[in-house]
Amino acid sequence: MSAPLIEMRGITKSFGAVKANEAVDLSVAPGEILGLLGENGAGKTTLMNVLFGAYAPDAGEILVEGKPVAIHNSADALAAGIGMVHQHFHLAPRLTVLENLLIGIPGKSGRIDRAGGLARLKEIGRQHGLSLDPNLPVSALSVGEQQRLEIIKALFRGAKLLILDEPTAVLAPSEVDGLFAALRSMAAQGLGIIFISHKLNEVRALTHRCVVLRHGKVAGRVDHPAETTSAEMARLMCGHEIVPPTREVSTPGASVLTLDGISTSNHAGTPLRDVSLFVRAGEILGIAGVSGNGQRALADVISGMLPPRVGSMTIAGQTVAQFSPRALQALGLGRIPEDRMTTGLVTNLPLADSMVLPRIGTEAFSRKGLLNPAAIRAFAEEQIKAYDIRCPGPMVRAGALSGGNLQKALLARELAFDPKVLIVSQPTRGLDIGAARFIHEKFLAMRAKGCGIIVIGEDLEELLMLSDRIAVMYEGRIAGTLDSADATVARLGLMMTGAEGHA
Ligand SMILES: Nc1ncnc2c1ncn2[C@@H]1O[C@H](COP(=O)(O)OP(=O)(O)OP(=O)(O)O)[C@@H](O)[C@H]1O
Repeated sequence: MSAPLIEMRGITKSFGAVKANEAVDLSVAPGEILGLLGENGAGKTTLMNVLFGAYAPDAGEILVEGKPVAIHNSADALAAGIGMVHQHFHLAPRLTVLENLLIGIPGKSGRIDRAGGLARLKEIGRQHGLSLDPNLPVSALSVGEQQRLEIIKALFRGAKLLILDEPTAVLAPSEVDGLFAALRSMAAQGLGIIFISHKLNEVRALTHRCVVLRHGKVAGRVDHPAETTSAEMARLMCGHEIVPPTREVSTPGASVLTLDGISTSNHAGTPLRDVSLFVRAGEILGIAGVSGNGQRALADVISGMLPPRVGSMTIAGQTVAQFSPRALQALGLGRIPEDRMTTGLVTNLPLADSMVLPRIGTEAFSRKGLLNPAAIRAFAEEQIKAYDIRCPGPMVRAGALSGGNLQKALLARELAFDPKVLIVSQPTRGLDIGAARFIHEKFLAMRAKGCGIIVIGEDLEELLMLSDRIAVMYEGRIAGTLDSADATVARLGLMMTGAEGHA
């Protein structure tokens, strides 16, 4: 049998007291798509960062096509044929697609070979269905297109193994099929692929084999993912059964948030056009829609970041006079933004400080105008325990947390203050199945306590499970609202294309 394309043997990597990887063995054969699974903080990203040269392992070795290699940085990894598409892209936004591809690749005479680059781009497009306009600046590309560019970039640099860290977390469901077709085509031509995802149905549909990590160690291997159930995989990941929550029948109270005829001026995304909606106490309103149809503007208006051009908003019966996050928070609004890295937690601060930031001047965390570090720390410790946030402690830099644990910290921060209204975007993006269930239960418990919750999301199954009603956004308007008893994935999908509208 020929040697595996890549083999990792006995990889161990610690950060202080945290053993992120412990004696991990993993291999990928040519033409194989390997799923890498594990709870948030299980060590998946760390292991891939070791393979890509971002971290030196404390122990273990890496073999490429049977030969040991030393990978000290990404240039070494690329030279060994290893390419990685990170959760956060590494592209130059002002440069064009072609320029991004050609950065750092001189042609034969040391000059940039545009013609050669164009030809290669075309060829990759033809081979794997990954086409892009070479002259568009990256800033004009959708997130899905930027991801495509990252994949093309890796292929351009001769990757034989491609690592994708949660690539579908940023894609609309319709874009996932295109990505999978490209990955299957690459594997058919002998490339190896490592695919990280928390979406177990995707893992079962795409991968040939899986390695499951738990607390940094290999907890199990799955040889035939397509023949294994998601429940079985979840059990391997978490060590126990995951049971979906049930939404109890409830009678909502008075409206806690009302938007009346709101339109916004030109905004970074699609502006709102005459949006009216309400959510009542003890009710969850889902907002469905293909990303880019005004959801960002809606979340920004409701959270006080974007004052509307016309229209009005009331929270718990009070008309909002001043649109600012602080003013709305004082009226009882909690918000969990979509982009937890830039608008969520401040990643350079200690986790504890970051978790109290929106309320830092309040009585709970300051005394006589001075911060109260003991109270801040105690609050963070309590939340770390309640939400099972895996980290070395409250004083760790927030940015050192794994993606999923960062999301849990953000949720803990907002839910701890019993908001009357909560607006959340993509609440469980990047969360493992156990953590996602936990968050769903939290939302349902908040609903039972009378909170009105707006959930903006692209995962229709999740919206159907959580919501009492679902409004669909299309081109900045509400295309229609359905009671969730009348809503199905197919019907919502149709409304999302603008094909069907309901009052
Ligand atoms: N640079 C770092 N400094 C300190 N601790 C770190 C660092 N990077 C990761 N860790 C810790 O190592 C552990 C593994 O994290 P890692 O990001 O590899 O998990 P993951 O499986 O990719 O999680 P997720 O699914 O949430 O992205 C976590 O406890 C994390 O807090």
